[in-house]
Amino acid sequence: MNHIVLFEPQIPANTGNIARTCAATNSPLHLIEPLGFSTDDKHLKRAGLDYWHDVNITYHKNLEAFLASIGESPLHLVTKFARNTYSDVSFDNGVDHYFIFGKETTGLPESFMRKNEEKCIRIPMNDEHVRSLNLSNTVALVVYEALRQQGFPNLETVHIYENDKLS
Ligand SMILES: C[S@@+](CC[C@H](N)C(=O)[O-])C[C@H]1O[C@@H](n2cnc3c(N)ncnc32)[C@H](O)[C@@H]1O
Repeated sequence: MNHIVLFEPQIPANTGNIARTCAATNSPLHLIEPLGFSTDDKHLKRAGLDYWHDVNITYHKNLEAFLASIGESPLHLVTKFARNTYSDVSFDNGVDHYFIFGKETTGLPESFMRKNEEKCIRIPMNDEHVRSLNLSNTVALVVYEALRQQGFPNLETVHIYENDKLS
């Protein structure tokens, strides 16, 4: 199982996109507080967070509480400040992998990344013009790489387009 963990997300539309990816890939979503938006029904609807109720969401009071909850499960820090490329790391099947992503303005805390340098993975990009990729895009890239390596478990429904109809 691939768990998506957002550290203090700020922009509801990003978290909405990510919730949709989580719903489509059967990935539990973890939100580390404080959040930059309200998750009551009225606000979710206004922000277009349509898939919220189809996702298994866990809230954590802070980073320490989240870390205490996962024990020795594999943790991957997704950040551009990393030596390892995400697609070079093995995300083996049958294990709970936790992928933690940083907040939109400031990313992951520096001290946390320094302490876990060997667990940091990056997505290659040209940073001459762009400081970083969009948060929701990075979640999609990483979770689909993990799923590719794992053989897309429980996601292999094939739809064929025939006579103007999907079957
Ligand atoms: C908008 S970025 C944060 C920008 C922040 N100034 C920084 O450089 O970390 C939000 C999150 O997206 C992810 N991200 C963005 N670009 C990335 C890249 N090239 N490789 C890995 N993660 C990336 C990271 O999890 C990051 O914390």
